[in-house]
Amino acid sequence: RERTDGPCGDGRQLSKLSAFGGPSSDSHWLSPADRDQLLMELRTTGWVEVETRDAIFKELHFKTFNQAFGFMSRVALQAEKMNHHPEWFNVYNKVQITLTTHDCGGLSKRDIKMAHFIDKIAFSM
Ligand SMILES: C[C@H](O)[C@H](O)[C@H]1CNC2=NC(N)=NC(=O)C2=N1
Repeated sequence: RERTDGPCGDGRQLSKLSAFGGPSSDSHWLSPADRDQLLMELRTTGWVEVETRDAIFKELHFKTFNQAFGFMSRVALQAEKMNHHPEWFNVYNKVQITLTTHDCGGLSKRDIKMAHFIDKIAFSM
């Protein structure tokens, strides 16, 4: 997967930024080490890596449709706040979520942040 310029980061950009004490926090780019660590942690809460693309997936089950839709409403507000939107499918009390960063052509820090938020909300319901 080719890294693109801009917030998703690339080798050149990071080496430039590292002159100023490491990649900027704005960059969405996930270093391989961070990526492995964070994915390992997300697996413990039910996230899995998608085989066919650089994305993570989780299926959540709620007691009722109301609860599922209430969860989706809260995540939707966060998606707008972050300008980072899930790919999701809902049928009754089930919500299937896929996270990836289209602008980066794969996983970025935003996907990790959104996955953490999703887990926090789901566990609080
Ligand atoms: C134009 C708009 O800012 C972009 O399309 C944003 C919107 N939400 C997004 N969501 C996700 N998952 N990936 C993106 O690259 C993305 N980009």
